[in-house]
Amino acid sequence: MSTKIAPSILAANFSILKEEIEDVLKGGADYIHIDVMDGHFVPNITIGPVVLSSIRPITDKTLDVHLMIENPDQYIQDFVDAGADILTVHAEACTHLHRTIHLIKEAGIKPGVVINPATPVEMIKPILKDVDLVLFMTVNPGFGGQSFIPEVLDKVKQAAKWREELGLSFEIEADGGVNEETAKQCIAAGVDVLVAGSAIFNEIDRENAIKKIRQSN
Ligand SMILES: O=C(CO)[C@@H](O)[C@H](O)COP(=O)(O)O
Repeated sequence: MSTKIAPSILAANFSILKEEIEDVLKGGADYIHIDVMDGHFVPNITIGPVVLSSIRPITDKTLDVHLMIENPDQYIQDFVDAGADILTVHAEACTHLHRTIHLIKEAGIKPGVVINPATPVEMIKPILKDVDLVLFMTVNPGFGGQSFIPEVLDKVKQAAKWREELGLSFEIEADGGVNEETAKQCIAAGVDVLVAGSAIFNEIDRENAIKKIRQSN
């Protein structure tokens, strides 16, 4: 199956956000990746459910919402009501990860778990059977335009191995510093969904940028 591409709107021009999203959809985006930051869990503040609800009518494609926030349980219903299809929470931000993942499931959408580059993959092994997506941060979360951290690929390989051994079907996603070159390494390690911000939105021809990342294996 071909690798999915999820443009991260963090790198889009927010003054013309609808046009930016339509442009990457026309260019072949599979998911739209939406970064929610609270200025506490990460040192940056971005968007919340209000903006998500104005993105929802633009497309039926998957809205992949990455919560980089403290106390995610408190906001799950808001993001579900606003139209998220996948809601991904940080293992590092959840005191009771199992409860949070099941709250998302019970709210009727797909739960995902994400870990930072320095977090051991063993931390999420017990929750793998409950999630639809495992997101590996290949930069420290908070900002676009950072350099890819290649050591994360060993964790991707381990998760792909566990998926096979345990007969599970979650998708493996990588996010941060993804470009034509690093996409190749991600795909070889077992990544199914590549999140890319600058490598897509900083290009004039988004269709070509998406094609180059997707076909980099
Ligand atoms: O979640 C994040 C950053 O915290 C990412 O989604 C970035 O938005 C990816 O940007 P690039 O590294 O592709 O520019």
